[in-house]
Amino acid sequence: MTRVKICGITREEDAKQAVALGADALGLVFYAQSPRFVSIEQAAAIAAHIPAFTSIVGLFVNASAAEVEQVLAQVPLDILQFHGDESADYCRQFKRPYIKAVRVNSAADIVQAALDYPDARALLFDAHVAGSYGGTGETFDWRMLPSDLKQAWVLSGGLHPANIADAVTQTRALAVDVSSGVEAAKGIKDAAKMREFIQGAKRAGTEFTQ
Ligand SMILES: O=C(O)c1ccccc1NCC(=O)[C@H](O)[C@H](O)COP(=O)(O)O
Repeated sequence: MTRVKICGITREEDAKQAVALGADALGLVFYAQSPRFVSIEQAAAIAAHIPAFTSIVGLFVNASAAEVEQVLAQVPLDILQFHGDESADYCRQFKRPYIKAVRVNSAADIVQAALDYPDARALLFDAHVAGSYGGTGETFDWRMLPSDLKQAWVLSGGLHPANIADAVTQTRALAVDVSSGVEAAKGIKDAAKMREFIQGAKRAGTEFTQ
């Protein structure tokens, strides 16, 4: 079954709704320039509503190690997700499972990322948009994804209820991540879009998983 992460949660009600609709993971953005930024206090309040067995993922962009540690001390993150220019040594210093986001321009970016981040829990493939680190609502050419990648990976970038079934069927993604495509406005999730997205991903995933 394809796993779904709903990213850019900023409100407790959206977190509860996403969990009720079957999201497997929720993402909290600790990047001050993002319209989906949450403070440590907001994040802790949201996390208090997320039950066991739903993963809480913290997103960072070129944050200092001290900033990440400060969040870790106050928010029960299960996984760290790095969206900037972080090295593997930087990512692994926290001794937590981590996901490295890769902004894909070419198939070579994917091969290189697999070499650079062999211990990442997963690589997250996102669209490359100049001047932006993520949450763009843009897709990339899924044909660049190799069929034989050994490392776990997550499909991301411009996914939404109308393209998620095609995306999962074409790429055979075992995990998908969405932010803009299930929003009513930046940082505000739309329950109907989340429902359609999660159902679409999971239904399409059952075609090739048991
Ligand atoms: O969401 C943001 O504003 C953001 C800003 C900077 C780095 C990452 C950010 N979000 C990362 C995500 O996990 C998004 O889900 C992913 O990039 C896909 O976004 P979208 O194309 O909007 O679904």
